Amino acid sequence: MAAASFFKHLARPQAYICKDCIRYGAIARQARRAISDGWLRKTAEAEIAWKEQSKLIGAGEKQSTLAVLEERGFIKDIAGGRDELDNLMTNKRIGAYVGVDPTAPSLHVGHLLPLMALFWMYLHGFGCTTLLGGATAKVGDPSGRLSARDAQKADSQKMNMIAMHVQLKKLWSNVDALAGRFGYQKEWAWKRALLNNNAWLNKLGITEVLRDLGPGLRLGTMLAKDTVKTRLEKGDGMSFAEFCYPLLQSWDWWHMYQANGIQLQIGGSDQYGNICAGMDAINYMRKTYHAPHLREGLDGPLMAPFGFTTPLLTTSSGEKFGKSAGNAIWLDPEMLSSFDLYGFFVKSSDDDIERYLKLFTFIPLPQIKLVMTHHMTQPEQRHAQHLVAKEFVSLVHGVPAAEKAEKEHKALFAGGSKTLNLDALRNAPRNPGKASPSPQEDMSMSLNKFAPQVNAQNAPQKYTSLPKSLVMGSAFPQILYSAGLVSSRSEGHRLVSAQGAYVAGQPDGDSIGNSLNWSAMKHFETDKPQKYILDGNLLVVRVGKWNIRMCHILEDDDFEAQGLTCPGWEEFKEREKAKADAATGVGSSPLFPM
Ligand SMILES: Nc1ncnc2c1ncn2[C@@H]1O[C@H](COP(=O)(O)OP(=O)(O)OP(=O)(O)O)[C@@H](O)[C@H]1O
Ligand SMILES: N[C@@H](Cc1ccc(O)cc1)C(=O)O
Repeated sequence: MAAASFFKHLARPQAYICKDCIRYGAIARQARRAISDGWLRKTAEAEIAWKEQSKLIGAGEKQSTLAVLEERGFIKDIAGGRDELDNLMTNKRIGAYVGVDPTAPSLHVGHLLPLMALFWMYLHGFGCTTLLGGATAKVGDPSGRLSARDAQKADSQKMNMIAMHVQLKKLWSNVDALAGRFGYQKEWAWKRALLNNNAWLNKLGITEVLRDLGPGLRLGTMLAKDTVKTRLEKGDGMSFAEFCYPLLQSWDWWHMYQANGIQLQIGGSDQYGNICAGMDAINYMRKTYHAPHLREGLDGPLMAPFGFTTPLLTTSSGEKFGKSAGNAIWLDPEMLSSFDLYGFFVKSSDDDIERYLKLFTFIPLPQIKLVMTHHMTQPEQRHAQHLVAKEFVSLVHGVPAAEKAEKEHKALFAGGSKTLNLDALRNAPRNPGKASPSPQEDMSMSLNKFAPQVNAQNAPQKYTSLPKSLVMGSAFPQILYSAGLVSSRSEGHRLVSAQGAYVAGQPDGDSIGNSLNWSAMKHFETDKPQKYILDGNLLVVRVGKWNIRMCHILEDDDFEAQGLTCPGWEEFKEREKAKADAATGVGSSPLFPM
């Protein structure tokens, strides 16, 4: 919400606060944020700094942020006009967002294109939001697809959402660290958020959408969209739910436009249709929304929504890298090791590498030019490829993982790319549970081999199964031990006492429906693990910042029938048996010595 209307809300007596104001956050923010003099001063200073910067841009003394993005190759198409967007971004610190549907357990390299554009905007002072489509994932975006997505079970939807939530958080924290190395030091005015559209779409009534947006949606326009036409003509038809997907995405944007001042949506080029649908929806709502006080001030040109798309990252044959094509290069180190992720970039061709340096690193352009000049003197050394690989792995897995992967890869090619070091190759780490490939296999590794290898024997560490009786009859230290997060129950005990372990959700409430909240584990009787079980069969626990376990709870018989076990399970059964025996007197009666 624009600053002017925000302050107007502060002055308005409580009796006049309407439902929409509450929903769009003005009041919630008012209650949460004590507006101190310091905050007002910093806001005013940030505003002045922005004005100074726009003067420099206007005078041609500084590059505009849109020009920076263009120069690095992030812009494919702009919706709303290039010069108009440039003008808006120069004169106003607008909010921008990228949405991702958690329809897989991990982000992949393709996602990084729109996300890197967003990261650059963040480093240039814009308010940046990553949106997890917890609600939209339940419908599935039909864009660019000839067939409907397979329905996902509720528990895997939830696990994907949690995994991506943690991944995005970590990515953002790595952005701060990496960008700092290139001189971008976090400033007060830089704002970022991670939202989940479950928070508003799950509460949205169909009558509200039909009343507010329905009259502005023209069937002719919706039916003429490429995705719809292609599906009807060449695909397997389209369900009403999929047909309505752009409507949900549009509502997201309208919601965040109102509540968070988001005027720009960024997506891969397959999102162009959805972005345009969202712009049409916002423009319609700006004129017609039924609550006039919320419409106030939305009509000027500096309030218009815009969008841009990034180019698609494709294979050499032009196929999009993504989940649906089955060729995703996963960012989760449990699905693709740092070594293999590094390897993906080391294998990229000289034709692509300069583009990748611009798209996937924060290295300034003049430095990239120098790197390329040096690279071309000895292209067989793959100098530029190693640099992209290292920067990319640092961004998604962290600097130590990248340094390790670099060392391992360089060891493989000691003395130049033609002399493959077979000993090093034999010892190089692979994905957990995967057999090491032969050197020939490794050198010709096809991209499909990067697809996730998630199965019972080779389940990523982040996921584990626990027997129901253990979960129902244990305290947190035991759960931490059985989930493999600590090496003993006493270590678990110490960690819980020190408030260093967390459980997702709130007692007796499925609070991760809307976003992922963590509660510090406690020893109290009233705060038992059982109270945090989600959807009847999922317990999510965390130690430290990023070490999480999603524990799938199985009936004891199923757990054992699948040949599973976990730390402490045998002892737990013995303890339970001893307790039962003691209760029935077996083994403790002097009359029946055992
Ligand atoms: N290969 C890619 N190149 C550029 N952008 C991509 C690529 N893959 C996904 N994106 C973008 O990332 C965002 C989130 O994409 P989404 O969650 O649909 O993933 P996806 O892998 O494209 O899924 P699917 O293949 O199942 O459609 C979108 O803006 C999308 O355009
Ligand atoms: N539809 C996007 C994801 C998305 C979801 C919700 C949004 O508001 C925006 C984007 C995709 O599948 O790639």
